[in-house]
Amino acid sequence: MSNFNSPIRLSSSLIKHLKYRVRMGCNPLLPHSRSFTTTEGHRPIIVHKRSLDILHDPWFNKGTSFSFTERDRLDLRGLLPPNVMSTEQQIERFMVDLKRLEEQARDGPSDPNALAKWRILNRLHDRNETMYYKVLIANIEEYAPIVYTPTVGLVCQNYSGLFRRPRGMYFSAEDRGEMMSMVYNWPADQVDMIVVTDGSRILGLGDLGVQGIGIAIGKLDLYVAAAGINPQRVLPVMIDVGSNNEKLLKDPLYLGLQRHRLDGDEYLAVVDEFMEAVFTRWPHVIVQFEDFQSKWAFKLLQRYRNTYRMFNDDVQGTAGVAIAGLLGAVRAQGRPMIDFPKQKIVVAGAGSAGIGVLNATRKTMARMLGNNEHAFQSAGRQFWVVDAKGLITEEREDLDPEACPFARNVKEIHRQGLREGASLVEVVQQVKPDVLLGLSAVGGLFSKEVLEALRGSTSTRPAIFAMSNPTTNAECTPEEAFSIVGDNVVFASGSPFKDVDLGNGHIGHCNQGNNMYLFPGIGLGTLLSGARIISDGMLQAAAECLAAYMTDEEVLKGVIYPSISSIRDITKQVAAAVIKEAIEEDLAEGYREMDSRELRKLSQEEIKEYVQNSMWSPEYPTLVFRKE
Ligand SMILES: NC(=O)C1=CN([C@@H]2O[C@H](COP(=O)(O)OP(=O)(O)OC[C@H]3O[C@@H](n4cnc5c(N)ncnc54)[C@H](O)[C@@H]3O)[C@@H](O)[C@H]2O)C=CC1
Ligand SMILES: CC(=O)C(=O)O
Ligand SMILES: [Mg+2]
Repeated sequence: MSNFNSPIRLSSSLIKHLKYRVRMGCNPLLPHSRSFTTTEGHRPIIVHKRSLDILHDPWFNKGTSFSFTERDRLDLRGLLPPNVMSTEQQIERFMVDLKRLEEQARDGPSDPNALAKWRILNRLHDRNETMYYKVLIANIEEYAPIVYTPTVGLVCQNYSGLFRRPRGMYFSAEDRGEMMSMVYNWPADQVDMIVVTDGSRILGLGDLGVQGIGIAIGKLDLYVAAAGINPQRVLPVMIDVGSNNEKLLKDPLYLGLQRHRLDGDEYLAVVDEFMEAVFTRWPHVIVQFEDFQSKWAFKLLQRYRNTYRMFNDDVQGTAGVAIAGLLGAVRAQGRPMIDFPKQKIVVAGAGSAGIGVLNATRKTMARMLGNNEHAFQSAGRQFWVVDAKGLITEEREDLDPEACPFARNVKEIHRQGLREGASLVEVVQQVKPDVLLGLSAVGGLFSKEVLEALRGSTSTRPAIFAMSNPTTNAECTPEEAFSIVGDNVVFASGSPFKDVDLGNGHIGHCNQGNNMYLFPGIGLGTLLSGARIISDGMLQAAAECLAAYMTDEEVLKGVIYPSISSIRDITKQVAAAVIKEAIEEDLAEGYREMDSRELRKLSQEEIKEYVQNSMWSPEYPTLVFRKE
């Protein structure tokens, strides 16, 4: 029997817990109460399941954070350990586990524990989406390199072994004729964003077949973390038409179709059927094409872009990010923006990403020069394109039609001391470019000789964009760039590297030039404007917004892209710019209560507010059970 007069003995763990609650601003003597308010965004959600079904549902699961009353209401009592945790405690426990792996190795991209961290994060993603995104958003700088490049590349390479719970949908060549019904197997009635790949060119790692689903999952993680797209409304998709990767075809553990890729009309028929199916079920969905080999990337983009709400991230997202960086490089030289069309740019790589960058950059230069045919022709002469066979000229046989507009005139090139197929070193030596940009997927392509040649650049501050992913495919490292070309160089890479200590208190800044700064905002802006299609103007507005995000002071220090820690803010700004352009081009049909007429009434600031208020944040809503 307890005696009311005897002193209460508190265990040390209880004292610790009460102190913790005081620190967190809670009354230590009141039963556990979470700090969620029932605001507009956090109304109770009616659920039609109980018990284990709730715990196994990552959209509703709160794990140890279910309160006692909620446990009773949802038949959870006894199914969880008795200690009710706050979200903060949950995160703390999770982080301790995650950090334990970091004690030995903390060197980012080469982190030997990266895969183990991905596994832990992935398990959290499976059991509690809210907590997963809370962890990711709060620690985006640290964990974007795990859920995205570079580790996502390693994940895709090992996906058959890593696969546990399915995530996303798989449409295969065997599903022809079935897709229109299959699409209804997905549980969500609303899907806002699909990222689809056919696995044919995953980062710079080549054909990874069905294992490429990892890249769609990683990109959608950024859609949720950066753009605040509701995770219940994203759908990663793999279109499995086979693989031409012989190793995978022989691997007994491979999860995909073990046959060579479909090609030609058969291939197109599969992708056509997929597009028709998803747009029939979700007419307002946006489809991002990701990591399709160049051969199909351009064709599919042309085929669908005027009919469906879609874009190709590698062609169009990368182009915008490159333009923002190139404009930043001009500012970093202390020159006015109008000097951009005078920049001499050598591009290594003429695939989907390289050609996307070349086309968009040329158009941007031409606009600055008067936007006429003469301006367009003149802008074209600012580029020297080198692919696996060397410098591309009009003499090249079997030239890919996409690269044709950038083939140099032979006479002109001879005058520059160059020829068809000249090596990258020769081109850099002769052209003395302002910018050297790599989208070749060849690690180390910017060798010592190439970088030494760049020392002869006529620019006061040459720029190097080693944009290939993942880390091992980067054309050079920032250490190589700063040590060989000079402390003054502007450097960007596709995957993250650490800044370089140049001595004497000076830092060589390593920018991350990655389409992650644009695709979330392009998707969110398209969604909230209800734009019918994604126009060049909307993409251009996104690029200009990113370019303008950096201050003169930052740019002069060589910082041409924002830090990933501000990705949610930059995404908001990009989305607002995309919406504004969609309204101006009369493409915006509105979204939910915000119809096209209401949209047109919004000021610039109100558009930003609309974006901000529409972004999902990871907070637990109150759950209430009701029978279906
Ligand atoms: N940082 C970013 O945001 C992005 C980076 N990328 C990266 O760009 C790379 C290329 O992607 P895609 O264009 O789709 O690939 P792709 O395979 O279509 O094109 C690669 C191009 O590089 C050329 N190439 C190969 N060896 C070369 C050499 N020794 N010298 C010069 N050029 C050479 C090929 O001839 C081809 O034109 C990948 O590593 C990818 O991860 C792609 C999209 C966005
Ligand atoms: C970043 C990206 O989209 C790529 O490397 O393919
Ligand atoms: Mg990509």
